[in-house]
Amino acid sequence: MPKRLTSATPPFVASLDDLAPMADYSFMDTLNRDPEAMAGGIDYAPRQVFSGHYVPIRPTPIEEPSYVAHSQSLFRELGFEDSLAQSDDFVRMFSGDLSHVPDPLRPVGWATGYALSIYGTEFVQQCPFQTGNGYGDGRAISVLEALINGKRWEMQLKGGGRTPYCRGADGRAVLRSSVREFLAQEHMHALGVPTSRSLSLYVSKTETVNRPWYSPGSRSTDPDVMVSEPVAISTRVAPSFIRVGQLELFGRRARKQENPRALEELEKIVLHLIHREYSETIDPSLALADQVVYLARAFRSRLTSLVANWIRVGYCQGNFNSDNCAAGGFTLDYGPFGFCEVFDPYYQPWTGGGQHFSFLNQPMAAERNFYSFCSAVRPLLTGDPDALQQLDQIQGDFPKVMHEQMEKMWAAKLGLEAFDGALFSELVTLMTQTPVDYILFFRELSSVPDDIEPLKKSFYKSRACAADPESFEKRWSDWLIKWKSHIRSGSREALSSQMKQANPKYSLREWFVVPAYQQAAAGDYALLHELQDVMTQPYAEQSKKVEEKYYRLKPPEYFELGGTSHLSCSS
Ligand SMILES: Nc1ncnc2c1ncn2[C@@H]1O[C@H](COP(=O)(O)OP(=O)(O)OP(=O)(O)O)[C@@H](O)[C@H]1O
Ligand SMILES: [Mg+2]
Repeated sequence: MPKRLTSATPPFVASLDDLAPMADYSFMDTLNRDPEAMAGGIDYAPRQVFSGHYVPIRPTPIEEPSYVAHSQSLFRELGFEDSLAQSDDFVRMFSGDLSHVPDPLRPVGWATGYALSIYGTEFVQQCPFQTGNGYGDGRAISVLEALINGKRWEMQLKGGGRTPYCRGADGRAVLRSSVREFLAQEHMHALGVPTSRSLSLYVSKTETVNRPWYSPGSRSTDPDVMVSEPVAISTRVAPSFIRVGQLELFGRRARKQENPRALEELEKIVLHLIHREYSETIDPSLALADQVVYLARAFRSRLTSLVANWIRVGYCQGNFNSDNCAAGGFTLDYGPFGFCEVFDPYYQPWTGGGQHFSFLNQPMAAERNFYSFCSAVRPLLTGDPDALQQLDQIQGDFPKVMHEQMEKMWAAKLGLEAFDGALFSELVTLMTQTPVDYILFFRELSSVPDDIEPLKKSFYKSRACAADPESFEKRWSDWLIKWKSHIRSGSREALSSQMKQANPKYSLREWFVVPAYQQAAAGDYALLHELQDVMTQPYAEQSKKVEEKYYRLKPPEYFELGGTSHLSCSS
């Protein structure tokens, strides 16, 4: 590492040392394996990992890495100079080559196993062994933990090559999906929604992999061609990457008493989670059962608030499985995602996702993930009926808390004194029938217009509307009058400015991102950097030029377009 990195910040804390208290890893699959290769992190073969919290793994560097982007705002927070992102040692490390990192960094990273529940149903068959023991970070490898300005950050490469959990896949991520994830994470952060962050993005100048994708102009649901794409490594950063699915892996093992240390491993991962994500709210000197109860309450609060925020900004996590649900209560895995344009309660960008993970069903999906979380930690409360009862209560109250968060969020979006069910359901009907652009509509409403003229900027053309425009206009005008009788008192300016803080002007629409990653694949990053700039100030008015380019309805040619309107393969 260059001196600047260490001199600008407090010293790095090496990863594996710091993780050691969590548990020592142990394998029960040592038969026919080379222990040195395993300990050195160079045993990449897909295999069952029966116990332990992580496996050491050395990333596989991408060939001839080249700088694409870094997050200036995260660099500032970390105390890194911008120039570091293009310096040799940094590029080398964050494109997967750990061979030259100085002390106290380690040349070996780690990958973790996790379990999967889909909408609350436990799965084990998704791994090649049909046991769930071969499932986990197939292409995500953490490379360090750092304590910087009093905050702890874990840095994780995505696309850094195979791990024992790769299930026979290549461990790579392509530039396309990496650009999407890189931009979306920082956009989300700027929207004020908790998320993993983007540190850096490097692409290989020579290495490519094949992925199924859509041919130009394809309207097909599934990809119809195989394309060769450049590989990339993006690095994401968060206090931890513990997923509900990860807790489940140990919860299931403890429940089934799969090995003598199963309960102890569950306890350690839960304490590790508390330490990484909830240390400000949970006192570590409390009894374990009390800590678990506090954790459940705190996670419920974060998860319900997170999902309400997703809906506020139009975000849909199209595959909200327990393994894509961060136990720290932030957004994770920007593959199957999309930002809602034409308002549709069932909006779902990912063709594999189904209605259960669609836009306005996300509170239900969160509830299922929360139940999976509760069943994972429950073995720790065995023998403590009081704590178990509290956990049941916390679980049982999830829908109520979620509902309150949603009403609070809708009231803020609409600038209301208090949520009004009738006004809201009339609006949902109107928004669906017109139809409207979700982002444009709420932003235009935020100017507190005298009549519906400004709102029309958000209306898409529809047959129903064209057939009887007067009736639509009247219904909208009547609704607007009713809305005005419910809005917060005070000046129009004050209300407008409050509403604009709840309703972003700029949203990362897929048809902005597509040309950015296409140009990036040809070595031109100008559009990507422009998008990065615009989308990290989503509430600001920005210039006329930016407004004309990015504050717009989705053009008709992008509807139903494969890879733009919907996508099936996120990798
Ligand atoms: N190319 C690949 N090589 C190896 N494993 C992969 C690859 N693509 C996906 N996986 C693994 O398949 C599982 C499901 O993939 P999914 O698209 O949810 O994850 P992801 O986008 O890679 O990961 P994350 O949830 O870490 O952001 C994950 O465990 C992931 O690590
Ligand atoms: Mg995932």
